[in-house]
Amino acid sequence: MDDLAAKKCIPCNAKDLQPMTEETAHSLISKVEGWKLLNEGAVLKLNQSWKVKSFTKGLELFQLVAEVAEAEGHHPDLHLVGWNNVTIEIWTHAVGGLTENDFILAAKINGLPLHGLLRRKDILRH
Ligand SMILES: C[C@H](O)[C@H](O)[C@H]1CNC2=NC(N)=NC(=O)C2=N1
Repeated sequence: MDDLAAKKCIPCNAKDLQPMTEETAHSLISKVEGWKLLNEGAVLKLNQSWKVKSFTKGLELFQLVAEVAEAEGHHPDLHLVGWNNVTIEIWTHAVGGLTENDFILAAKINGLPLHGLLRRKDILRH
């Protein structure tokens, strides 16, 4: 699990794929900077929010994320709310929780050139 960004997601419909425990998720969260662990109705998810410069920049961010998601065959939940608030949630729908795929996708999103799309104040955080 060391260089998450260099790994490939495995198909989520693999028979033996199981959601990780909350304990494991807590031990891995520091490997994906900026991502938080959420527990929504007993379903663990990775979550990160950004403020973008404009609605259109939000859609550009989604496009960059979509290219990674399609390449990996692993897809996040994308939210663009109140014109410039982007939130991405990542979890493995097929298992109802987190798998290594989610951490791989989060690490790859962290490698995207998002700076030009984000509000100045937000860039300080990223
Ligand atoms: C066969 C293929 O792996 C599945 O349909 C994928 C597609 N992308 C997916 N993405 C996410 N986040 N969870 C899934 O369970 C999922 N299933």
